[in-house]
Amino acid sequence: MAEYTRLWNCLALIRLRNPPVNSISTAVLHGIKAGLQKALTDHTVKAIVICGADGKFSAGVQVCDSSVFYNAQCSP
Ligand SMILES: CCCCCCC/C=C/C(=O)SCCNC(=O)CCNC(=O)[C@H](O)C(C)(C)COP(=O)(O)OP(=O)(O)OC[C@H]1O[C@@H](n2cnc3c(N)ncnc32)[C@H](O)[C@@H]1OP(=O)(O)O
Repeated sequence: MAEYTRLWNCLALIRLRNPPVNSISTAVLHGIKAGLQKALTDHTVKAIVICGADGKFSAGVQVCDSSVFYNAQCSP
């Protein structure tokens, strides 16, 4: 999952949440894409911050989820 929040001062936040290490699964990838689309359609947003939940950024791609590679390559 990735949660979108509109912050103050023209900032948008996308927080990766996939315990225990916020790895990037297909669902997280879709959440990032949805968050980016929201931010890009809000013309008051000037910067996008991407962080991880619970004090961790991300362990990178989720091992054993090979569909992440397919989705990353095939999604416009
Ligand atoms: C966005 C488009 C993507 C396109 C692909 C682009 C190419 C991308 C490549 C990459 O992302 S390469 C990087 C892949 N990631 C890694 O190699 C990280 C491997 N993990 C670690 O080095 C360590 O686990 C850690 C993140 C430094 C954390 O270490 P720590 O000692 O704190 O905890 P651990 O006991 O090692 O792990 C806890 C728990 O988390 C699971 N886990 C760790 N990494 C992943 C992961 N990448 N995917 C899924 N799960 C992961 C680990 O198995 C442990 O689980 P349990 O054993 O507790 O069930």
